[in-house]
Amino acid sequence: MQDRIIGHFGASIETKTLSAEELPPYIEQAAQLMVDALLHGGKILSCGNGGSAGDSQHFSSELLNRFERERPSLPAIALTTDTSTLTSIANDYSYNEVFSKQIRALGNQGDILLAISTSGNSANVVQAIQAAHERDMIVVALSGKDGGHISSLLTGADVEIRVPADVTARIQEVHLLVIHCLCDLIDCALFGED
Ligand SMILES: O=C(CO)[C@@H](O)[C@H](O)[C@H](O)[C@H](O)COP(=O)(O)O
Ligand SMILES: [Zn+2]
Repeated sequence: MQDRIIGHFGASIETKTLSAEELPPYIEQAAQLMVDALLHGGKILSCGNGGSAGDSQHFSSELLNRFERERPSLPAIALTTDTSTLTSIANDYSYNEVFSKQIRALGNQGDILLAISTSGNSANVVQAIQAAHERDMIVVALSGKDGGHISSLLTGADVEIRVPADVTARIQEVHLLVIHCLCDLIDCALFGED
């Protein structure tokens, strides 16, 4: 059993090493888009399923509350938390619309959608991206594997941060690290390097 554990640690380290070689320019671009949106009165909506729902809440709580230092609250909404809204949309329409209907109500031009999917194929995240584009929002996608359907939907104004891995858990582990990088870069840009 300990060999399995050591195997998980080794695979996670390997994925992070590869990601450190490939992802920094995309993470920097994504942070810049988020900083520009926040400086112009925009907000960041986030969504995903399962572990990625947790990631989207993790990110929004770090903006709304704080990351590693004292600073004013920043505007963000996780679209994964309101069970009355989620269940009624899924019940009356379709689970595929649970995020897109919220985006049509809450998303404005200049806001950012942080769309999280390890496969890039979750239908409700795909529809969220389509709704964000209809609202003239920019999309930052955290993906993995071959980028899936999501990657084919993105425009030149969007950014995809695609983790170079095929195992969902390994991709999620890097997604969380990327989220912490984004929070750090946002704090540095808005409040100065500490
Ligand atoms: O956390 C995990 C697996 O580590 C699962 O809950 C996982 O997030 C779920 O199966 C999701 O539905 C997968 O969706 P996606 O990443 O392909 O968009
Ligand atoms: Zn998981």
